[in-house]
Amino acid sequence: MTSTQPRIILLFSGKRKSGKDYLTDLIQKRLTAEMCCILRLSAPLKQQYAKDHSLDYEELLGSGQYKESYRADMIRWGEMKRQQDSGFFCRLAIKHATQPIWIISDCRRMSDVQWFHEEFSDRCICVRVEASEQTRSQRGWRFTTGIDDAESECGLDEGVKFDYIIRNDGADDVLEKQLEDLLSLIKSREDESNAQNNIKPEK
Ligand SMILES: Nc1ncnc2c1ncn2[C@@H]1O[C@H](COP(=O)(O)OP(=O)(O)O)[C@@H](O)[C@H]1O
Ligand SMILES: C[C@@](O)(CCOP(=O)(O)OP(=O)(O)O)CC(=O)O
Repeated sequence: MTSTQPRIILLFSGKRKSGKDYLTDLIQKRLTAEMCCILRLSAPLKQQYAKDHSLDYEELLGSGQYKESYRADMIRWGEMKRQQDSGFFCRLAIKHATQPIWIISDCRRMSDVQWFHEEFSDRCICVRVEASEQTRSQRGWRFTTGIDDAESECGLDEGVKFDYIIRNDGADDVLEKQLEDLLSLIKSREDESNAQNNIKPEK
């Protein structure tokens, strides 16, 4: 298991090309890599899938057509693994995490969210990234039957109480205000956690 327990876990979700990677990179920079790590549930999935199928793992981590051409079969394989063990990819993703703040950048299923809430009940912040279909299309998204109408993209459309929703349609000033609000929420949750554990807040 992990060598340290996290103080805060940000559970990010959002549709393809909504900006999950873009925003989590921005947030990690604000929090610094010393304090915050980005963990992807899809990373261990892609690593094993690439090994099993003699594919390029780095290309699967990318954002090009290579990944898209294997997405459907990766989804199929990933869901089979989750049916056997819903926490399989969650445990692998956090295995080497040491920073106090974790960003899980790609939650897709209720089982992902439920696993983290069960393991780290009082430390999770659920964040939804939203962008219009027009914006997503401008970023290269095209609706794909069997992908965009399936659990991988729709599994968290209902039934989740998000702590924060980021509208990411491109207006930098609107985004900046939302990032500041989210960082304030993170700080307040940390202070609450510290108070509960009698830890003096950092200056
Ligand atoms: N607010 C933004 N401003 C500029 N480019 C953005 C913004 N949000 C997303 N992008 C760009 O849109 C594309 C998709 O974003 P990405 O974070 O990869 O989406 P996701 O991880 O949700 O599929 C990337 O090229 C990214 O750099
Ligand atoms: C099989 C996947 O894990 C592939 C996810 O790949 P990315 O996380 O790269 O996807 P986006 O960034 O949203 O485009 C999806 C799943 O249902 O597990």
